[in-house]
Amino acid sequence: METIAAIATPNGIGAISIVRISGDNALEIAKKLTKKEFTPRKATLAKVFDSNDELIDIALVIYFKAPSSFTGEDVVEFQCHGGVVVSRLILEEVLKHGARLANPGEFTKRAFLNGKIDASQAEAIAKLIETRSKEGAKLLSRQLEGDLSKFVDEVREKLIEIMAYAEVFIDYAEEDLPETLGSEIEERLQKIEELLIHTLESSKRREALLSGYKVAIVGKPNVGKSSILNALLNKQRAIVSDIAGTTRDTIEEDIQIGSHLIRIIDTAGIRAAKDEIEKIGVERSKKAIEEADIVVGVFSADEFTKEDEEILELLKNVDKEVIIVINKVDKGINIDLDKFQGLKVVKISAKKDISPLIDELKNLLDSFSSEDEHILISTRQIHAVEKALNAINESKQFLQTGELELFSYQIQDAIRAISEITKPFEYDEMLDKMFGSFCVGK
Ligand SMILES: Nc1nc2c(c(=O)[nH]1)N(C=O)[C@@H](CNc1ccc(C(=O)N[C@@H](CCC(=O)O)C(=O)O)cc1)CN2
Ligand SMILES: Nc1nc2c(ncn2[C@@H]2O[C@H](COP(=O)(O)OP(=O)(O)OP(=O)(O)O)[C@@H](O)[C@H]2O)c(=O)[nH]1
Ligand SMILES: [K+]
Ligand SMILES: [Mg+2]
Repeated sequence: METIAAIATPNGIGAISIVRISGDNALEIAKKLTKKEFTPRKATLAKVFDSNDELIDIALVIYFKAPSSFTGEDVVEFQCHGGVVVSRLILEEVLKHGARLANPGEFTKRAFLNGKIDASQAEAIAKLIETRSKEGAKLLSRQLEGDLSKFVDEVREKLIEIMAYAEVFIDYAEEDLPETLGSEIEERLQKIEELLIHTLESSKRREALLSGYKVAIVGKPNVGKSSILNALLNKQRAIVSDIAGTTRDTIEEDIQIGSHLIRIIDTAGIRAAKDEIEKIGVERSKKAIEEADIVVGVFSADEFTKEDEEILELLKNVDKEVIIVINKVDKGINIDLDKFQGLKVVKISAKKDISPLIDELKNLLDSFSSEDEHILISTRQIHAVEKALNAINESKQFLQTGELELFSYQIQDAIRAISEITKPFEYDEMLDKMFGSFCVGK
């Protein structure tokens, strides 16, 4: 394998930068730059020189001897002083000695090709780097540890058992087949189907765990939506005024609530719009409700009008989590709270204290992520499970007709499909797609 190199740390000012080299010449290049010998896995302080014998840096150098490294190849890391220059100078020297610049994700790709990690683990690494959600990071580190790989192995083994069991009877004449054979196999298949469907559904439900749950703040004009956004963000992000119709477009911001990442969306007040621009804003508000995972419906404690009535009706009919916020309670409550019966209601003052809203959001988000299990994190993984489910479904007809050979083929298809999660076989294209989205140096 060609020797590859890259700066593994972000391009910016920081205490330390890392230049990483992987491949057959990694050690030799390190020796040339430092005139030193290295013991595997021992951090060694070394002077690093350029080709004119001028000192570039005094760095910590670590040699990982193949196959005991991240990539499975010889790896050398130069952990040098930070900033953008030193690591670039070292990288240039490394390239002069015959290494080439690594492509995005190429280190991880090699780890995969050398059997250090499987495809699900590689995907977990990619997402782990990207995610801004602590909850998501926990889940991804479990997938990196092999959570999903284990699940795939279990399903595969169960399918293999079924196939083996069916194959015993392939050469039997139809009249000699045990009476209960079909129902026995079907029962076992059923269990696997349920398991796969459950995984699919919980993955779709919890997709937002990685990207951030969307929370839309809606209500008629002037109830204090933007004030609530600002209070949640702890800054004056949106314009607040006593003029109805102040917010004209949706405003989106990410915030952390407990260990959850949410994307909070402030919207234009919903009413019969007075002009064309406001009309567009109101349409966007309705769209925000559609796209949200949680809708925060805001009402003012001092009045409940026809417009509120309509919005409340709208909220009662949306098929997602709704939190009713009674805002401005610092002015006293002059509305009939019975109207909100059966809904989750919190009373706050955007001016004084919004903690009841934060607590309620936190509760809700906790309940979303309480299922402590693996999920599918890419469309590639989801497709694999869907393909397996299709094949299992197809197989059933052959069970009924006693065509065990055809049944067995279908189960083999299902096994192949589920195995793709960890060991894809449509190689090149898939690999390009999977690793192409990584950053350089990973
Ligand atoms: N400096 C540094 N930090 C890093 C990485 C790295 O490459 N360099 N990683 C890179 O993403 C992650 C750690 N991942 C790693 C995974 C395996 C091995 C490794 O040497 N594996 C050997 C030995 C295993 C052992 O001793 O238990 C092996 O698998 O054989 C190293 C790092 C995060 N932190
Ligand atoms: N007393 C009191 N006034 C509040 C409270 N929250 C908001 N207000 C006031 O209500 C008015 C409207 O607040 P906004 O945050 O602009 O309301 P909005 O719902 O975003 O309004 P639009 O963007 O026009 O739809 C402003 O004068 C705020 O200062 C509160 O908790 N108590
Ligand atoms: K306003
Ligand atoms: Mg507003």
